[in-house]
Amino acid sequence: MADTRATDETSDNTGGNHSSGDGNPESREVEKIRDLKSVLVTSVLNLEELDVNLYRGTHHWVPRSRRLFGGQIVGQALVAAAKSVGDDVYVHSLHCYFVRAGDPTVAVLYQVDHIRDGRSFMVRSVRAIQHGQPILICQASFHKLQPSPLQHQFTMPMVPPPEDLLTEEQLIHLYLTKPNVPEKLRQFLNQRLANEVPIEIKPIQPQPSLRRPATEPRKLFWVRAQGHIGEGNMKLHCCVAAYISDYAFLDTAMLSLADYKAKFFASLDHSMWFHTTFRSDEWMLYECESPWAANSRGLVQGRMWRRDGVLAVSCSQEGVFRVQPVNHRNKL
Ligand SMILES: CCCCCCCC/C=C\CCCCCCCC(=O)SCCNC(=O)CCNC(=O)[C@H](O)C(C)(C)COP(=O)(O)OP(=O)(O)OC[C@H]1O[C@@H](n2cnc3c(N)ncnc32)[C@H](O)[C@@H]1OP(=O)(O)O
Repeated sequence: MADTRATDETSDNTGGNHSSGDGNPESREVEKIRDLKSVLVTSVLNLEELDVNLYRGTHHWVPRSRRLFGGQIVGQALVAAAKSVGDDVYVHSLHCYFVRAGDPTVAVLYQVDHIRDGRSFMVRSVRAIQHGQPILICQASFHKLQPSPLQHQFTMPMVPPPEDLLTEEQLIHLYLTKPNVPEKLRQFLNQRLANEVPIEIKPIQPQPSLRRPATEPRKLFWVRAQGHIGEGNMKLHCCVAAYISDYAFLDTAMLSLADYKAKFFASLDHSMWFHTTFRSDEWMLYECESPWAANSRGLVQGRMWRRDGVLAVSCSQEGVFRVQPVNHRNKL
């Protein structure tokens, strides 16, 4: 996992410095947490080597669905794949199918196959296994740095900087101080606070309510790994981004539908393209949109922007949604 790449010839078309620190001081409590090494690095993405090309991963945070978080499985699969390539190649894309629900009561094994070592590209296939059966199949491709004059990117949307916004946690605390918060909503928000997900989020347009109007299926938020990771290990930052990319992504497809809730939803696949260097423990703008949903499925596409305007990562995912109308008597 060692990688000391410090510069990237394809990246700074806006001339910025992606490691720029936060401007305004944050609260002491938050800073204390930020000083601690990210649990993603110390635990979640720290795989145990069992044999040649065989690793074991453990869980940190499990969603309420009690099926394993897809981002964790993708992140761990990428860690396993990255262990089998040298320090001179970098993951540029991965493509995964979630074929079975992950069981949170047992560990996950990761079996890496060397598909091809070419002159510039190396391809690996990883199977995540529980109870002797695959829960995820993942193909990851690695590439040597090959500078080229062919360069372009979209422009980052204009949004307020993270220093001007509250974290999801702060928003919930603020909301809970209001009088007359309906009991069901209070329970829902308290559950969100109890979440030990090692990610920080600052929504651009917060909506702390269960009852929301149908909107354009698009959302923007600043996101980063909780805790410190540090510069210098690009492979690790890509694995952390894989974890982060799945967290608040799929629900974008539900934004176009009010008065319904998903009684069952799960991601079917997940693809990522890594364009340049970035720090997953620094704020990145995650732009998520859903161009299509029908037939109990929805497609979501995402772009992660470094705060200096450089497009760092693109993602896409399809999910299955079994929806039902919300009970109007209990509606909040
Ligand atoms: C601004 C920001 C603010 C913050 C916002 C934060 C929001 C986020 C908050 C919190 C985060 C929460 C975390 C996010 C999670 C992200 C997504 C994941 O990680 S999901 C995990 C990875 N993916 C998988 O685990 C799939 C693994 N694959 C599978 O399980 C299978 O392959 C599957 C289900 C995809 C297909 O398998 P089959 O074909 O056997 O399944 P079938 O038949 O479709 O059944 C599925 C369910 O649908 C029902 N079903 C089937 N047909 C139905 C029908 N016609 N009508 C209604 N229901 C039906 C079934 O009864 C079943 O439900 P029954 O599990 O039994 O409860």
